[in-house]
Amino acid sequence: MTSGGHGTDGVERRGLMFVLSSPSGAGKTTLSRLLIDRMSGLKMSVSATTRPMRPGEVNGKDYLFVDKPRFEAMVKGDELLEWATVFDNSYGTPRSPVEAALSSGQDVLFDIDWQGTQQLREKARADVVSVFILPPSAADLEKRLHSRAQDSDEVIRKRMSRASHEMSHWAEYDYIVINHDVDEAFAEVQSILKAERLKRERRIGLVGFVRALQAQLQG
Ligand SMILES: Nc1ncnc2c1ncn2[C@@H]1O[C@H](COP(=O)(O)OP(=O)(O)OP(=O)(O)O)[C@@H](O)[C@H]1O
Ligand SMILES: Nc1nc2c(ncn2[C@@H]2O[C@H](COP(=O)(O)O)[C@@H](O)[C@H]2O)c(=O)[nH]1
Repeated sequence: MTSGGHGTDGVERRGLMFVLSSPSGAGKTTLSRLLIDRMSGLKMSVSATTRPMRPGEVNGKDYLFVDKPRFEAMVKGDELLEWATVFDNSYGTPRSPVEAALSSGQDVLFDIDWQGTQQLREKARADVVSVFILPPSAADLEKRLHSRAQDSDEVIRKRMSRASHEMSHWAEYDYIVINHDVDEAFAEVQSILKAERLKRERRIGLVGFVRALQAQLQG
């Protein structure tokens, strides 16, 4: 699915799909925003959803807010790379912006649940790097959902009651980060991305680079 772009050192590299998942409220959105602000060559995948817009959310930036018939049409038209029902609403990743970003040499960041991550892995295992974010405790998770002040008590109760099930998928992920402190968790997630970008098998330009180095040494 991915084609090559250039790494910061000029060596051509396959783009990667960097996935963050967690129980609701553990900090994916917070960490995603920091990654997008501070890491170059990384584009956020904006999901489509049938969930109602929260105060402060912007259509087209936080999500593409669509109605159920439009979402169904996207599924039928194969416009989504993956999709799932989460907390009674539909969520999915529009395919074309992801493919365009990868072919222009960018990596793509996803804030999606375990069902979507499984679907991406089935499609492009070698290009998916997945990170599961855990909260330090159940009490912290609940506090964070309340402090976000964007969901009703009923919605928060539902999300808390799903948290254990969400978390049961932690072992399917490549990396686990415990989000005690935002700065520390960000530093860990950033290190994972930096290291994954350097992986030999992704750096398709290395053969040519090393050959050129050898030619210089021999000539
Ligand atoms: N390490 C942290 N310490 C304290 N508060 C945090 C920390 N990380 C995130 N938060 C806060 O917790 C709340 C939930 O975070 P966030 O919205 O990033 O979670 P999320 O995993 O994206 O949730 P959802 O799956 O529902 O979208 C926010 O108010 C955020 O500012
Ligand atoms: N499989 C997918 N899951 C997604 C997508 N976009 C978001 N999500 C996940 O849904 C829940 C709830 O999100 P919220 O914004 O309503 O709090 C959360 O776990 C997200 O990661 C998607 O495109 N596909």
